[in-house]
Amino acid sequence: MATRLKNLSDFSDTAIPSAAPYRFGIVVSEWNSGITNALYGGAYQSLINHGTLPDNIFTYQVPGSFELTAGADLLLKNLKLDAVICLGCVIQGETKHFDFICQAVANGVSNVAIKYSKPVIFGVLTTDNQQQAEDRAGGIHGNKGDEAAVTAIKMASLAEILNN
Ligand SMILES: Nc1c(NC[C@H](O)[C@H](O)[C@H](O)CO)[nH]c(=O)[nH]c1=O
Ligand SMILES: CC(=O)[C@@H](O)COP(=O)(O)O
Repeated sequence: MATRLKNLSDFSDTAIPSAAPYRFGIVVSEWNSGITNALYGGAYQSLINHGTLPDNIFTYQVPGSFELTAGADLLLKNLKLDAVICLGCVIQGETKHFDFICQAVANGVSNVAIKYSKPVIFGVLTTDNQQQAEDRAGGIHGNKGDEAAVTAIKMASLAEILNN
């Protein structure tokens, strides 16, 4: 569904499990930090609002969205986690670099999820311009960080059910 038809932060709380049992990693890209910091704030607060203990949130920064894949891999390799949230913002420039980064991160985080059989959430904005990013990082279309956190909670709960 196109974002313009759905607010990224609009969820029915009744459909979201308690996050109290789970441990979450969050990897945040430093590129476009004004946007990614807002995404992080939304994700962190959403995890807390749904019961996550602050001590069960493990946050690390990476230089750019391209490094989110390696960051997620390092977290799952070295920490006991129930899910990893990857947060970034890629904004179209003059060249095809945008396309390569976006595709690499999307494919990369999917591969890490499969490698570790753990949910790895693609919380990366891929926008034409700054305004579209601002609109989705706490603006008129909500906050993709909220969406990513709720997705992580739901997937951690699903994994717990199916793995037991
Ligand atoms: N242009 C953006 C980048 N570029 C940097 C890459 O992500 C990467 O760090 C570099 O290619 C070295 O490997 N990153 C973003 O997150 N957002 C951008 O708009
Ligand atoms: C998406 C990017 O990497 C971007 O900053 C690169 O800009 P450009 O394509 O103009 O070099």
